[in-house]
Amino acid sequence: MEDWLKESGAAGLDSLELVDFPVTGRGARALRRFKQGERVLTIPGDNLWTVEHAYADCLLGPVLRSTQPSLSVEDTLAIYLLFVRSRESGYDGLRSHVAALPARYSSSIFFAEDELEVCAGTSLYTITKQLKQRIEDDYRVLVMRVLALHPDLFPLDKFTIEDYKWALCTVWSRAMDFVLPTGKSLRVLAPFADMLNHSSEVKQCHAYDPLSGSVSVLAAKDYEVGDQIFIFYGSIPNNRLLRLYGFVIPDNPDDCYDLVLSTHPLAPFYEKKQKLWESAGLDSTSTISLTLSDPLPKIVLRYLRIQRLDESDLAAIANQKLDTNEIISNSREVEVLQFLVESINCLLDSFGTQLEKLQEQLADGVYPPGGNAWAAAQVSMGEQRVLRLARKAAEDLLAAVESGSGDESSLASPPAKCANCGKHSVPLMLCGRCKGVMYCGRACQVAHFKKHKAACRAIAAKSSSEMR
Ligand SMILES: C[S@@+](CC[C@H](N)C(=O)[O-])C[C@H]1O[C@@H](n2cnc3c(N)ncnc32)[C@H](O)[C@@H]1O
Repeated sequence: MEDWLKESGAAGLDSLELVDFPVTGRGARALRRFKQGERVLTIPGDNLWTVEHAYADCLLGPVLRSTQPSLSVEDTLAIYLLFVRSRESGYDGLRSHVAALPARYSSSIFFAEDELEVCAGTSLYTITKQLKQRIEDDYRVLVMRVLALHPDLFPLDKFTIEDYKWALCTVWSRAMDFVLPTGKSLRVLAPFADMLNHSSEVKQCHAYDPLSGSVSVLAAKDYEVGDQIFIFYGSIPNNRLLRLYGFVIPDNPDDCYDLVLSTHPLAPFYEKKQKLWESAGLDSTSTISLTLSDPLPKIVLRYLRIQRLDESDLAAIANQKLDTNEIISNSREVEVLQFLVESINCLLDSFGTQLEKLQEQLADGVYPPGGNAWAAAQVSMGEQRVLRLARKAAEDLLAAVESGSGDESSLASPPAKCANCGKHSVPLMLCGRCKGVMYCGRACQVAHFKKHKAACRAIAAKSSSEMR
């Protein structure tokens, strides 16, 4: 691969060597000192894998052009990789790159059931399951739309679903994304530059030159002889790192929980609310990233406020008398926040193994460090940490709304409707313990208990500590 790259005019290869490093695996070692900002490596445009190159190929190009609608960028690059890998002659340069690629990957899509179970409850767990299914579906469609139509170019024994997964993982873990001055985005696989490992201690130091079409890596810091040269893949949480790159960073500061908020289309005033969600940049099903630095983004509350609007609120909004960026009313905000705390409690309860237990298991060496189950445990701990912070933020807001009204009766004046069935024009009784919600009868109180119990405990504890 290096000879092919040098012959095409690649610069910098003589100052680097590929070696195996602990933790990161194979990477590039500096054979000389580099000053911060100095160019480390340039890979010419002719050596890159891009959609444009795939379309320019004299055999693959006509097939891609005749496939309508066209394949996604990811599928085009995956098919291009498999196509080159399947050729017995020609494509020597690209084939030398393919030969240097890992034979297998450790993305969560390859985890055994028991390894994935370690992170049950995480968004990674759900997404990985969905993704496995989606890949199978996409593969079936790809066979029907492209592969089976050209058996001479795509022998199916070299384009199996396992090959397709390998090619997808190659793209996910090695392709670089750039935004061109035109605003268009470009996905590039750059041989040798794709051998550089990630460090969050450096910042973006790989660049695409739209004039020459080449990819360069600059030194993000000073390097001594023997140092590993790193690039920055981005601020990526462990749940994404494990799915796309097959590794995690313990105590990753970019960890997040992808909160999915959704509303049934038969819910009251759904269409009006849908418009309000859209004007807030949301949808009736919205996924919002909760992060360690912003565990409860304002947009979560906005979504929930819209979800709870009643007819008169909607009329007030139409007359611009209400704004869902703001608290609609103290009692409604209490309702929103109680629901949020209860929902986060349910999410936390759904984790297969709780944070403290995972910490204990890791300390006891239950999961061999660096293995799949260990990585899954890191993801679970990261997501639980974020969710706990989100719950704390919601509880703090709840306390502030309850006390901020300046009216001690606000707690004793919960929304005058049944917390379970929503009935309001009937006699209601207060929850005897927290006095924070009302029920139309014993049956509704019992039915609602599981949902309400955590918030009930929190409100009751708070009220009793306030009374002391
Ligand atoms: C672009 S490739 C880098 C070269 C790769 N190590 C190789 O042997 O081909 C990305 C892959 O390198 C590994 N990797 C990169 N940075 C890492 C890090 N900080 N910790 C652990 N593994 C890392 C992961 O397997 C990832 O999918």
